[in-house]
Amino acid sequence: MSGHGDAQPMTSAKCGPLKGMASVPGDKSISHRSLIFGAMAVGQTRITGLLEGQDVLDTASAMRAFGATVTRHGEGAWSVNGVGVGGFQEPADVIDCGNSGTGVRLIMGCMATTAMTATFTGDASLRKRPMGRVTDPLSLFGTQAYGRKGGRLPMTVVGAANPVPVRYALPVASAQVKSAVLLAGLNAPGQTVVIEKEPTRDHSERMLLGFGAELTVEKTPEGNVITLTGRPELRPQTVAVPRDPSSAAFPVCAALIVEGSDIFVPGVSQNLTRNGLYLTLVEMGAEIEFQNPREEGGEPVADLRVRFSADMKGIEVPPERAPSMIDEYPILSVVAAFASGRTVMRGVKELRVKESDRIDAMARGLEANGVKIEEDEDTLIVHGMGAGGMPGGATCATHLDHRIAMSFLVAGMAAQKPVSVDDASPIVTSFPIFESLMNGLGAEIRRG
Ligand SMILES: O=C(O)C1=C[C@@H](OP(=O)(O)O)[C@@H](O)[C@H](O)C1
Ligand SMILES: C=C(OP(=O)(O)O)C(=O)O
Repeated sequence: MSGHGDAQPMTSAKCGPLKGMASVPGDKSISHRSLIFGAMAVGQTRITGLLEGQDVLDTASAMRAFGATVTRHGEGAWSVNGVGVGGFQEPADVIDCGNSGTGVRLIMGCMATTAMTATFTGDASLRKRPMGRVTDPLSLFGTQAYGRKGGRLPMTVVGAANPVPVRYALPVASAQVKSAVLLAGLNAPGQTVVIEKEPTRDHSERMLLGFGAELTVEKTPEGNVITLTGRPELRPQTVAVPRDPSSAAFPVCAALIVEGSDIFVPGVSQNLTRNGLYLTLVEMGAEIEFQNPREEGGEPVADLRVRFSADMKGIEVPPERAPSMIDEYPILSVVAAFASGRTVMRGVKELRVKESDRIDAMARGLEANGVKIEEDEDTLIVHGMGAGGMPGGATCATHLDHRIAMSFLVAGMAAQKPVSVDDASPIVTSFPIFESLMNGLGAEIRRG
């Protein structure tokens, strides 16, 4: 679905303590993959806890267009009757992935080695994002892609009729590119190898194993070497999607900066490829207790008790941690504004090719709210003003980016004057209950 309807301005004002339980929705990465792997298995995959955000709903529609039967049975409860590896039918219409980089890149991967043609598009944000990072490795399988200048959507992908397996070293730390190559490798005979220097989220590897693929991950001095044997018969699974740590970041960070807060956030992933924000917050002096560590839906999780933390200090975030917290830098930069001293985020240029240029969007919005910022192509530095120190009072542009919208609404909860966003409508892509959940904890977010 392209666009998010009319712009929805929102304003968040300084609020009293946040209290209570913050149960965030299912993980977006795992939700996309449940639908896609389910569509490539033979038989019925059942899913609970699926994120019903627009990004995932667009992937569900795409899987239907490729011939899978995707059914909603109740809140978060879905089934997918898959057509098997290589069993996709050619879609009769353009595939619209809306706002979702994960959706479009993984789906390009999973049709790339089947003899068919599909055309992809998305909203104004997705149409600006680079697809060459996926179509370059897919061309090694024999796939062809014809997009707009700069490898942009809309793009027509012609799947390889006689795919060959590939060996590919990722030039960027990207789980989307890694996953697209692995998905394409499923329908290529022989072994496809992906080498990643820096570990990125490993949900595809974990889930492919769960669906019965033959896959190994070898840790070497060059990085992780992932070897997948093509043409498996994937077995349908029962998938319980765990809660999304990238969504949990918003109530967690809000509680850290709003005076007197004390909240409980159940089931937050401790997967080492996703937990960089939580390590960073603890290093800054955040009061977070990690309780009841356990496995949920195949992921290590813990319950978090989070309290207002008056004395957080800025730190240098280790650049090698970036892949494990890539979506969390916008909200971290808000926490940094309420810490004392500088928070230095280096090695973050990937943020420039997300739903928006997130370095620029955060820098401009924080500056407008009275925070001093330094930036270069690959770096964002926030000069903290201490607890309660951000003046606020500005309206921030969200550029069709859900995480920018949520980050500034969290800033408004603790700033001296209300913070507004020009358009909060993209929040539905990843965290449709954000407004009600935060207001239920005590936030004062209002429309307009
Ligand atoms: O594979 C995934 O599910 C994702 C990978 C990341 O993107 P990149 O692979 O482009 O870094 C992340 O930003 C995105 O939200 C989800
Ligand atoms: C970058 C993100 O998603 P995607 O790349 O799937 O659009 C995100 O959710 O922050």
